[in-house]
Amino acid sequence: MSTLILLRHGNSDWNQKNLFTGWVDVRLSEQGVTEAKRAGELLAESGLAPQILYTSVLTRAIQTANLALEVADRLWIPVKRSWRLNERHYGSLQGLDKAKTLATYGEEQFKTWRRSFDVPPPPLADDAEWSQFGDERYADIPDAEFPRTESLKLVIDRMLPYWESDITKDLAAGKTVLVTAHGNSLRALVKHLDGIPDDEIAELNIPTGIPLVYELDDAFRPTAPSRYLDPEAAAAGAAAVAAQGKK
Ligand SMILES: O=C(O)[C@@H](CO)OP(=O)(O)O
Repeated sequence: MSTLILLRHGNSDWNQKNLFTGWVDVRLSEQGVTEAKRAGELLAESGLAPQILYTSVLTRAIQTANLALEVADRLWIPVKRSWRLNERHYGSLQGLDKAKTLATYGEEQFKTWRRSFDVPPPPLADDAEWSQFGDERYADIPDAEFPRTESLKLVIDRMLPYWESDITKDLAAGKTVLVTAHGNSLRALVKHLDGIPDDEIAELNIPTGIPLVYELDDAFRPTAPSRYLDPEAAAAGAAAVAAQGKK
């Protein structure tokens, strides 16, 4: 048995502006900083003590983890980072306003791009304003494999090998593992852990800044339903994510 804690980064500057973000490296908003600290309080109050931290290579996830662990007095734990935990690459939607995109393309296309299982948005050109192609932190990704857009299915394809090669090794060693990542990379992981079918995953939204706890058996399967450490705030936060674009 081992404990896995999933934490979506706190509200970011671009969450606040209602822009598609993906791999664009924006920082936490003031609200996001408050949420990250609150996540640390929730961890401490519940007696959960992460022993190793995994993050994406995006600043908003790293800031969130650092703020939460500082409050929980666990800033010293070992850290591993990987682009495989990054947010979904949002292709040519990166940098676009969600409400304007909804108004331009209509609700069906908008929902398909945001939440369908396997339809990626149009790809982003390498020389486009919001492209990350050439960023030093992705030097280990061969040019031909560098994501220019991703569906949730493609996120699962690049995230699961890392889950299997690294994260499960620490769980197998009995460690309490904290994974601080993103709305869609965590949707991918929750889909895997909870066995959510492809045609039901559109309805799953993950709120910012609230720890989600799994107890896992030796095969890394949940022994009971996962739980948010603040269930009321989590329900409200998930509903707000689902409604994005409509304001
Ligand atoms: O813009 C994004 O990268 C993500 C997460 O903020 O948005 P969405 O919830 O629309 O997938």
